[in-house]
Amino acid sequence: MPVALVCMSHSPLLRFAEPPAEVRAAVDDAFGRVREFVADYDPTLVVSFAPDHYNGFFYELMPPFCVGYEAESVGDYGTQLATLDVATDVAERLAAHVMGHDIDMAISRRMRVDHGAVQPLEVLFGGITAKRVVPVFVNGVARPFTSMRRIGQMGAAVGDFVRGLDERVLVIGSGGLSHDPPVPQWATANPAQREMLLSLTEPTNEARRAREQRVIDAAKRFAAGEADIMDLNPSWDEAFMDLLASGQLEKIDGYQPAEMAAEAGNSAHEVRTWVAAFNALAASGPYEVIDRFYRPIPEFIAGFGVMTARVAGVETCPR
Ligand SMILES: O=C(O)/C=C/c1cccc(O)c1O
Ligand SMILES: [Fe+2]
Repeated sequence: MPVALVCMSHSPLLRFAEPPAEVRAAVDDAFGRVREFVADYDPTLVVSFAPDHYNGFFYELMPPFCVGYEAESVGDYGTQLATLDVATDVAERLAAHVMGHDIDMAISRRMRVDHGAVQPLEVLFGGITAKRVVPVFVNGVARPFTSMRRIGQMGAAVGDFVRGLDERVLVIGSGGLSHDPPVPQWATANPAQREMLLSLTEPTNEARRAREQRVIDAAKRFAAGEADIMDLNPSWDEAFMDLLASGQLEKIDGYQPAEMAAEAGNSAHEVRTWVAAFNALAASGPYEVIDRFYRPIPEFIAGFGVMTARVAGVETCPR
């Protein structure tokens, strides 16, 4: 059955920062086009590959990827606080299928998701409970990282499962591209930050706001050229999107985690979600990219990209 894809950067700063009007208009246009693509396709099921930023997954137990059988959002950065409409039966079968194909997928019967998973659902559907969803966490912030090849294999196994479903499936990849927001790193974290990275201690509203304000302030400094975080890397981003568009996904297998961080920032690992999503689509056959948008947007601390794609030759997906 049909499969279509949306990959998009997320940034919690979308609602807290103001890039130049022309840039904001270009992002709004891209969002308009992607919404149209999704509305035309009218998916019955969303498989969402998304990272987490130490709101749901912690160093206490950090899997490289994990399927949620149930999920609730944490409401960070003003995103919607709700229980997702997880297709639990499909999630269970997906996990069993993928594990039957030698991918050691973790599962969660109580997954917490943050802006990384929530923002695309808000942008595409206006809310996070509008569609049945299978959330798949992909670690994009916490070292060590599994190989890109493994991420591709995981995505392909998920794609092998979804192509057998009697559903119109939309796969989403959320995150990236080059960016280095001030998410603490274990190696350089102070004791209080290590506590935050280690395990869930439900933050007070005040603590959550302080954490968010730190990122909002960093974005302002970054846009003014004053922040101590890595520059965006548009040529890295464009080269990555070129590979996705060309269908040569195997060329991404060789990306090395340390090089990715050095060239494109610590959070560039969020592109793992895109790699999983494209491999999931590719499991249904050769694909064509329908739309592609990219801008480096320091106000959002993000190389900001959007791609839509579908299986080649499928002009309009049957409803
Ligand atoms: O505060 C966080 O945990 C992350 C913020 C952020 C900022 C910019 C781009 C992203 O992908 C982010 O997750
Ligand atoms: Fe992120």
